[in-house]
Parts: sequence; C-alpha cells; structure tokens
Amino acid sequence: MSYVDEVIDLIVRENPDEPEFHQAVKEVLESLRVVIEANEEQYRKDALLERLVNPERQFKFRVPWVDDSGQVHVNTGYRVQFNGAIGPYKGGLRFHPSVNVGIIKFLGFEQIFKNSLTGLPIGGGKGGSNFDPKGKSDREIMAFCQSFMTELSKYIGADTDVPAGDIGVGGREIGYLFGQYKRIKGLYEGVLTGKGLSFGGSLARTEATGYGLLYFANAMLKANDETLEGKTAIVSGSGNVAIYAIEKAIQLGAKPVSCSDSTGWIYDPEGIDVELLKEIKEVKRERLTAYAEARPSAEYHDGKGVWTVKADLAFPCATQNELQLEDAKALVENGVIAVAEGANMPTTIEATEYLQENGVLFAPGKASNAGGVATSALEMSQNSQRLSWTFEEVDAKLQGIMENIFLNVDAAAKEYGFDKNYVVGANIAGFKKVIEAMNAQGIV
Ligand SMILES: NC(=O)C1=CN([C@@H]2O[C@H](COP(=O)(O)OP(=O)(O)OC[C@H]3O[C@@H](n4cnc5c(N)ncnc54)[C@H](O)[C@@H]3O)[C@@H](O)[C@H]2O)C=CC1
Ligand SMILES: O=C(O)CCC(=O)C(=O)O
Repeated sequence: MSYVDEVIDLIVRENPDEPEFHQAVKEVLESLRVVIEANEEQYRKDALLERLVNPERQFKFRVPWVDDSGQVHVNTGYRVQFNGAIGPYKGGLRFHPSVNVGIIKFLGFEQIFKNSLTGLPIGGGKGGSNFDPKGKSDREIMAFCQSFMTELSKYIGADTDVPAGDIGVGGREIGYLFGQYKRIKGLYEGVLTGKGLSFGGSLARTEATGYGLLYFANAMLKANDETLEGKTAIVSGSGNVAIYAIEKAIQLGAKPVSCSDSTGWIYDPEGIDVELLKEIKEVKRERLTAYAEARPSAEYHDGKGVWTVKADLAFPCATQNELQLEDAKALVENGVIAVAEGANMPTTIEATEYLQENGVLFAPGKASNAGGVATSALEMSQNSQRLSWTFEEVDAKLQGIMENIFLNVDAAAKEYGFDKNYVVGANIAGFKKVIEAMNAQGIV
C-alpha cells in the first residue's frame, strides 16, 4: 500500500466519527501524491505524514455560564494547536452548535497550508465551542466569552497562539474575549486579532477575507483571459466573508445577485444592496427576510437554492460542504466559468472534481480565503511595532499577498504537470514550506 493510502487509513481508523477531518486530510494528501511518492522512502522513515496529520496538542474544556434568567449552561470549548513549524499557532474560533473536535481539526489542518501560503510566519491552529450565539443577549454573549477565555487564556499568548474570529465570532466577541484575557493575565498584548480599532485592531481586517477572495478571483480570471467586469455572481452566506466579498465584487465591476443564511436565501436581480445587507446583518442582527421586506427587487426563498441561479461566477461563503455534486451540476449547466471558495471546504470532493472536469476554474479556500488570516498577521505586526497602518497601506499589502498566492499556486501546479489545477497547486505550495521548516527543526 502506498504511504499516502496508509496514512489516510490510519487517520480514519484512529479518528472515527470525524468525517470532515477525514475529508480535509484526504483532499490534501491525494493531491500531494506526486510530491510524496517522489520522496516516499525518506518521508516514511521520518514519519513525516503521521507528524503532519496529528495535532501537536489539543485542548477540550468545560465552559459553564449563566443566562439572563439565572440558569447555568455548560458548553464544550476546544483549541487545537496543529502545527507550529513556521510560526505561532494562528486561526479562528468558531461558535456554532455543530462544533465538535472533528470540525475543529479539519479547520486547523486546512489552516496549516493556508497560513503557509500567505508567506507570513504563522502556524496552524483553530478553536471554538458548540455554543449557539443565536438569540442570546449581549450580556449572555459576554458571560460565555468570559468563561471561555478564563480557560483558553492558559494556552494562548502573543508569541504562542493567536486566535481570531470565524463563524459566530466577530468584533463583539473578540472584544469580550480580549477584555477577559487582559484581566486574567495583566498583559496588553496582541493575543487576538480582529480586535476593535480603539484597542489594537487593524484597519481592513473586517473586510480582508471577502476583499482578498475577490483579489484572488480577479488574478485567476486575468491569468485565464477573463475579467470580473460585467459578470453576474452568486454568493452564499451573509456573514463577514459574504458581505465583503459582495462589496468588493461590486467595486470591481461584477454584479452579485444572491446571499443566504441557514434558513433561506435572497435572489436580487438588480444586484445586492450591500449597505442594506450590512445594516440587517451587522447592526440589527436580523434574518434575511428583513432584506426582502426592505427591497422591492428581491425575492426571499426558504431553504437552500443559490446554486440554481444563472450566473457567471460562484462564491460559496457560508460553511463546509454547502456545495455538493448536484449543485456543481447546476453550476455547469448554467454556464458558470469560475468558483472561488470564501468559506473553508464549502465544496465536497466530488463537486470539486466535477467542476474541474468540466473546465470550471476552481479556487480552493485555503488559497482564496487566506486574506483574512494574512491581514491578521499584519495586525500582529502592527501590535508588535505598536503602530497602526492606514487602511490603504493594509489593503495594498493584502492585494499584493493575494496576487502572490495566486502566482505561487499557479506556478506549483504547472511545475508538477497539473496546469490550472489550483487545488493541487495550493496544497503543494503550502506543504513545501511547512515540511522544509519541519525537517530543519528535527524530529519534534
Ligand atoms: N471570518 C474570516 O476571516 C474567515 C472565515 N472563513 C470561513 O468563511 C465561512 C464564513 O465565515 P464568517 O463569514 O466569518 O462567519 P459569520 O458567522 O460571519 O457568517 C456565517 C454565515 O454562514 C451562514 N451559515 C453558517 N452555518 C450555516 C449552515 N449550516 N448552513 C447555511 N448557512 C450557514 C450563516 O447564516 C452566515 O451567513 C466559514 O467557513 C469560515 O470558516 C475563512 C477565512 C477567514
Ligand atoms: O484571522 C485569523 O487568524 C483566522 C482566520 C480563519 O479562521 C481562517 O482563515 O479560516
């Protein structure tokens, strides 16, 4: 049996009930076959893949908190410090009822390669809780964040592990988490990113993942003699990533016509009104039905359905496995020319293969959504310098980073004979730097 197959088998056997983690490992290792097979003897001797797929350490802890009526609740918290070969662990925190150790491990594993692709010194980590922020008061959110950080603070620090936001964790939560860290540790340091601008946050971090996605898509389209100008785009999600992907798509001349949340979706043929969407989602924290009520051109539909809308481009920006084989078939049928992932692993392996086989340009999230974590690393740099850069400075660096990621991914794909396969290109380019650092640091 080949080394790749052996390690995939091992991961499935040793981590039962973690299908998302199996999926992420399979996708990466399958596409690295060409590199691994060329070095199989040495890698096997060094147990390189076993070390790559096993987190350096993982924490699981109890998070008790009291709701507004005095009732005590207990949630589970996680932090997985996956790989620290190229820098302090870096990756977001997700608060969502679906969170379990397998989801955090898939996200942490992806983060290793994404962070490597940014070219910045950050290792891979991820964390979160099965806490559901929906319907909670600000006071309850604060109580949860304070309890979560009381435990998490033992494992993180500006030079060891620097969490940030992800699903269910935005500026409000990062503020409460930062306040509690400072109170416990007595340290005013860059231990979290995505902070508010008045306490060490970076301009453009809020926008960075969505903007970065569009900078990557623009570079990919240009390299294929295409452009964003005049294209219709379907976007899923209506959170941080989706909102700023929509905003940048409009600025670059495309027309995004959809967005979604976990209960339904919007089709707005006149183009999404991004200021209205921000008001509803960021300020009022309302459902998307409020968008349709306020905007005569928009239709609201229950359930899942954005991928059936006719468009040129698709940007999945909600959650894992939201774009499946039947959705990929609908996209191809409708003439979509490019799919760029804003979310982490939103496209299943079968759907990705179908899109690629049918000539659709496909940008994997670990490359195309890396702008968020890259800008987090820029926030860490500003915190270390005790300086703040302007929006324009950060945005220009972000754009440069995303264009560079595209060039590196494209070059790696070409070098190994997989021209235009950006999945293979991203995995190879991300992997090479990590294993070089791991090899240089000995068996650790
Ligand atoms: N925030 C960031 O900087 C980054 C986020 N990501 C990824 O982007 C995706 C979206 O994250 P954010 O926008 O930050 O989160 P968010 O909490 O701001 O928004 C999440 C969006 O996804 C939708 N959603 C969540 N679970 C869903 C489900 N089961 N079915 C359908 N819709 C669902 C929500 O309704 C919401 O519109 C996630 O996959 C996250 O891991 C990736 C890179 C960076
Ligand atoms: O900004 C960060 O550190 C984390 C971003 C993140 O969680 C991600 O890239 O998926």
